[in-house]
Amino acid sequence: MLRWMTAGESHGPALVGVLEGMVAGVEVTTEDINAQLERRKLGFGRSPRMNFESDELEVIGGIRHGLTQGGPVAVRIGNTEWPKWQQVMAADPVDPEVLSSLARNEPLTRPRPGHADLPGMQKYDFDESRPVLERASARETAARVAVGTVARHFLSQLLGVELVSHVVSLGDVDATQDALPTAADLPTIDENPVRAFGEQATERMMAEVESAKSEGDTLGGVVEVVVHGLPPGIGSHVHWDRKLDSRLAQALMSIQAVKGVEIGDAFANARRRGSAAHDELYPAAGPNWVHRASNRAGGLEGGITNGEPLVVRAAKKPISSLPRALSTIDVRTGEQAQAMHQRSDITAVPRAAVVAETMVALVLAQAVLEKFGGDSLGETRRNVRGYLAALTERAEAREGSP
Ligand SMILES: Cc1cc2nc3c(=O)[nH]c(=O)nc-3n(C[C@H](O)[C@H](O)[C@H](O)COP(=O)(O)O)c2cc1C
Ligand SMILES: C=C(O[C@@H]1CC(C(=O)O)=C[C@@H](OP(=O)(O)O)[C@H]1O)C(=O)O
Repeated sequence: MLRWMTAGESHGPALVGVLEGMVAGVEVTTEDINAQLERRKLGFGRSPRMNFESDELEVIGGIRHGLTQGGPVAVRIGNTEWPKWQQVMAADPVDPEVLSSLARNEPLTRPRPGHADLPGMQKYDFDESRPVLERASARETAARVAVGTVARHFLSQLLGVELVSHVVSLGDVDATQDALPTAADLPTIDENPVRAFGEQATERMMAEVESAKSEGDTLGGVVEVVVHGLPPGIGSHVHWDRKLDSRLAQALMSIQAVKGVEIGDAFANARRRGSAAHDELYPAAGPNWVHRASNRAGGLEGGITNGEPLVVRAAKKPISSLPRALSTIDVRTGEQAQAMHQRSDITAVPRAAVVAETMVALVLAQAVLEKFGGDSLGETRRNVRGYLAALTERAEAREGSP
């Protein structure tokens, strides 16, 4: 089974990511991984930290000559800010000059409502939140994106899968969307800093970020991931933890601040009648046998891909570190206080879209490997071909098939 893990703290020397169970022969280079890391850092409303920190990527194992080797892929992402943070992270007394330059000159005893600070301190018996926020921080998603790049390349090289994401709403601004995006019509982060469709929506979203910023506030939003090119039959209906929709929901909910997941038109469907909620089937040629006039199910029925594009959305709550600090208590005194705030993103929604793509890619790669197996890309490819040929044969053998 394809597995992945990360380790490391937000202000520590480095993050580490490991991907175990990937087949040999997937083409992926350090440049490919760096390109995805760069995408994760861009986007309107990002933290000042994104401007001066760079991700120093080192592939430690599992890839040679630009190809996976079948063993665990391990990456290290060095934190270029580490020399500055070394003293803060050490137990030793901190040079006051360093501390003031980092604006962290007191113990973190005023937990932020909505962050992991207080429950983490209670659970792990800490008297300040430094050790909690270090690991709760979404900096960790850099390691996921790095190893997830291998999963994306695997899916693309095996099946021609195309995986894209965009922002469908930011704060209360919605982006219009006429059709499911493909990579060709999706705005890149350079072209469009919020990665939403439509110039108007983009401008309104950016204005909303500026407005939140000027009021010391933060914003959440909804991102959508669309996957084209998946064959029918990935995932399974037979057990709760094999259903692809349940696995995608867990993976997306594991992203910091994501609090809701939607597959296809889930929430709109809940308000529709059955006759307007499902995707009726019509005969068609090809390995899918069928044509669906709509894709309200988002490409999944019974926890199994049905050959339509996979459509999943993730709702991200607003950042909980607000310049306009919220009420909290100081855990030293038990008295009411203002929650700590040093610096933070105003919104991380455009960046979360890249992380959402990554989590979808990892779960899909895992489920694809369960279905097709193999130890090399060539072997997995042969297994895919056999399966698709069998689907077509079955369709062609049917009486009156188109
Ligand atoms: C890409 C990204 C960037 C984030 N940046 C911040 C930030 O700058 N400040 C903050 O308080 N939370 C930020 N968060 C959210 C926190 O990490 C998250 O709220 C916290 O770990 C608590 O977890 P929970 O919200 O899932 O309960 C970010 C999340 C993501 C996905
Ligand atoms: C560093 C990243 O995101 C960080 C995620 C984060 C949080 O609380 O999740 C808080 C901020 O860090 P800091 O408190 O040091 O300013 C973000 O910058 C990153 O994504 O690479």
